[in-house]
Amino acid sequence: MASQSPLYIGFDLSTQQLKGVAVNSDLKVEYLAKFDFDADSTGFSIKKGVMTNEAEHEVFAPVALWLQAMDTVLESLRKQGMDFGRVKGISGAGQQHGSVYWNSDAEQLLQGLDAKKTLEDQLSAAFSHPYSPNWQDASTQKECDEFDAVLGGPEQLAQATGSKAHHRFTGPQILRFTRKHPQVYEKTSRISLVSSFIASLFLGHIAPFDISDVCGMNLWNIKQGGYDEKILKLCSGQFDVEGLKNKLGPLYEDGGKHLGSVHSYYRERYGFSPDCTVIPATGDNPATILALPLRPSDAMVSLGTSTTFLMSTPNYKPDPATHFFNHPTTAGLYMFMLCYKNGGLAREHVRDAINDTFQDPSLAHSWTHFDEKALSTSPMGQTSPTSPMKLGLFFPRPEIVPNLRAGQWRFTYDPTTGALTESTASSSWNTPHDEARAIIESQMLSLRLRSRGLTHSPGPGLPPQPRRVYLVGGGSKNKAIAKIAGEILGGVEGVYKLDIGDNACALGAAYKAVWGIERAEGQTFEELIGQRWKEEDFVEKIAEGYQEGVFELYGKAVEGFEAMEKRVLDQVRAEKRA
Ligand SMILES: Nc1ncnc2c1ncn2[C@@H]1O[C@H](COP(=O)(O)OP(=O)(O)O)[C@@H](O)[C@H]1O
Ligand SMILES: O=C(CO)[C@@H](O)[C@H](O)COP(=O)(O)O
Repeated sequence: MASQSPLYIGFDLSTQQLKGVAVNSDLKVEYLAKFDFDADSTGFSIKKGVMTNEAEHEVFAPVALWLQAMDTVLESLRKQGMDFGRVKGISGAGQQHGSVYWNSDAEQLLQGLDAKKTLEDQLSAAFSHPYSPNWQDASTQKECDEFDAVLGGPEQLAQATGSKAHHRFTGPQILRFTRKHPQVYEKTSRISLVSSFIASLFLGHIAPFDISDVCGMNLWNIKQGGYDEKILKLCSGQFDVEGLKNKLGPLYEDGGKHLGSVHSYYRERYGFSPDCTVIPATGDNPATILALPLRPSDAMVSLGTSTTFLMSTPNYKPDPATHFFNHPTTAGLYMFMLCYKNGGLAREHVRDAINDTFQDPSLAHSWTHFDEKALSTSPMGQTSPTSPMKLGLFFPRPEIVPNLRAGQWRFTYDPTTGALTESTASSSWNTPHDEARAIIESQMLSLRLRSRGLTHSPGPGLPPQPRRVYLVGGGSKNKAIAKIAGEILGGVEGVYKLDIGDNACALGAAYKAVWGIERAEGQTFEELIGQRWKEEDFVEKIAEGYQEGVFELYGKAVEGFEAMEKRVLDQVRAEKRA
């Protein structure tokens, strides 16, 4: 009977919301529930899902908020009439790098969950520290310098762990935690990532890290397939390294491993079946590449709070400017990633500045004028083929790529002479209107610049570019962004969006659960999902990709963009020295 057919839930615990998506064995979405942290939570002083301590560049989120969100999402699925008895597998996607600090009561509290009470009521006491450092945190420069030095330099750290040291990576965050909260660290019995935190809630005990998400810590030696002892020693600070290993716990290579049955709490409270199994939850970016059978020639751009550029590749070519992770399901494959802090929120700043010029409060949160300005401005703001290009950097928060302080810079660039001239807000630029197109171009040019080593020519006479560009995340709803993304990044087959585009990571997590439970012996994720994937039902072409002429024009703009970044980096270094 169709109604008895299995369901698989994927949870996505990202920066600004928790989502739960239930799919069936044919990969079709049957239920979807969402909890928006700012709009739907009670009792937390958060903005855009996080709290900040500007003085120390700290960004963090209250863990109890996520418990409230999980209670509400499960309740919402129940209200929609979902039969939890059909759920055979649960997995999740967590915002990457965030760490959850459990106290010594945690295991007992998790095991003893009482079905009559909420998770928030029962587990708020399970943490030695009530907050999880957020990926936007920039408080760990000192620790990053130590991490970068520990194996000889950032190149060596990137070779070993897939990334040089980054403020948000969990290893530097833990080291800072040992220094800022030494007593709390001592009282911490286990540390979870946001992904393993989700799995822990459903297992009723603390779950192991996931083989892909562990690569977001700067602790895991990807080539050796184990924690790097030298780095662990550094990370444990004044404390002993064995203690840190115990806090981190074990890890399994298999991304489809059956971690155990769902805890009786969920059976009694929601009617889950005893044979519902928990599959390791992964990071939100690794989960995103599982939302479709991604080929090595395809690229995904996730337009969430962060902007990320993702590719699946068999080639491990780490570099301090990029990230490599283990693939979440398939040994021998890796995930290549670029991650920008100034993604969705930076675009919102420009949107709001444009809306403010209309002095109409009903425009709040509307993208209409932003889109109209972006589409009515010509590529690079050129008024004629020989006029200067407008180039800018829009960083309301300190950026990751390049590692640059918050700020806004505007330039004009003459592609024939290479002349690059800094502009003030009022000279040459019509602010904020010119900035709608300029911010999208700036973000996409940075992606093209940094991914060009990974793209190949898709056919005779065609320049290197992705075969397809898939847009996911909240910004994938935006057709103006899609059009400009296609013009700059190319994509010989075009720019696509998933049918449920801004729920891609929850969907990828649900597919991971399908694979974990239904795979045949030795069947890869790509084989199983590839067989069940219905292209015509699941993706939609939303913009042209490669367009001869305009792609080449943006090729010239990439050169100007690279020069502009270098100029700004030099200026900021000089400022620091002065
Ligand atoms: N129509 C739109 N055009 C552009 N951006 C949008 C649109 N709708 C939502 N967004 C952006 O999506 C972002 C949220 O994306 P989402 O993937 O849901 O976030 P996260 O996973 O980081 O919590 C918001 O910051 C907002 O800027
Ligand atoms: O830090 C990273 C990746 O390294 C971010 O991409 C986080 O994983 C949060 O993502 P979103 O909430 O924007 O989806």
